[in-house]
Amino acid sequence: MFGKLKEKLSSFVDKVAQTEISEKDVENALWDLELELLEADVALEVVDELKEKIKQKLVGQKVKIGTNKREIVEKAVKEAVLEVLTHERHIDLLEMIKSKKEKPFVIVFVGFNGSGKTTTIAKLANWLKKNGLSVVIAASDTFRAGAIEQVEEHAKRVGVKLIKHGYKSDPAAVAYDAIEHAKARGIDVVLVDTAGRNELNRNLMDEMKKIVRVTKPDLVIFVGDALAGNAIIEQARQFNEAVRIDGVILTKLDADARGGAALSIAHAIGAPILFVGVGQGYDDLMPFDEKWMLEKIFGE
Ligand SMILES: Nc1nc2c(ncn2[C@@H]2O[C@H](COP(=O)(O)OP(=O)(O)OP(=O)(O)O)[C@@H](O)[C@H]2O)c(=O)[nH]1
Repeated sequence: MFGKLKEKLSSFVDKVAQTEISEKDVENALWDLELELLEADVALEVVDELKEKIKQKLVGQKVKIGTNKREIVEKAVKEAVLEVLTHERHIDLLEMIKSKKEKPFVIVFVGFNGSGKTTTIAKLANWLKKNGLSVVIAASDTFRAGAIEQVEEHAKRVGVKLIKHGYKSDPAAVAYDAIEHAKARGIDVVLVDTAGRNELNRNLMDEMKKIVRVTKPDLVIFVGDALAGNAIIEQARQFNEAVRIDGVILTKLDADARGGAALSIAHAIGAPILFVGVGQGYDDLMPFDEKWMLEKIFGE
């Protein structure tokens, strides 16, 4: 008999005891977040996307009075960041290499000077070896003085063969030779080191296009220095226009306190992060893990 009344009363209590998160509440909170993200080197377009996602998750959500709104907002922010970090295209490198019918699997590395390309190639060679694959490196940076000796030293230390010509020789020819060498000996992977370059250097950009044309790589990987912050988004875009980038390796994440580059780059050029460099040793290369990155961003 009192059932109906009870129901009405309890729904009234629920209504009074809970508030709805309004667009205005969220807007105010997002304003602070926006500044923080921009300061942490997150690209503007990524900030906008994050804000939109957070708004969608929160506006209209009903919360019981007395519950900690901060926790709810924090959860929404983390979910949104994880969504931005999670790229729709996931590359399982080992799987990709193993499933290629004809050896070798060819990877060309591109990036600005000093981004950590050569060190990263050595780290990756080390990682591939540990995973049971054979590797040869092509010393296709025939431009910068000392580059050949540098990559040679790395190759020696990680115990992989290096194919080299002299300075000023055609880098595409070096890469081609490395591929022929791998074919003849059944080597699984060819890693091509290229000269660091920027868009302003037209000759080097054209040369890089030629390396890609000649080697027809399975992957072109952009190596970016996380310390460069927002600037690497622009660098990656320039390379992506010249030769399509399939994946990214972010270096020096051990020294980057902000992490904004990681949040922006995959999104900005539409290619996933494959690995991150977390130190100068050969083992300091980690397959990229979104959850790890999320921890790093919200850790403290
Ligand atoms: N802390 C830290 N240092 C790194 C990492 N990766 C590379 N480095 C350092 O960055 C410096 C530059 O690395 P290189 O590998 O020489 O750079 P590069 O891109 O080949 O340089 P170019 O040949 O000029 O294009 C070296 O001192 C590396 O030890 C990393 O993940 N963390």
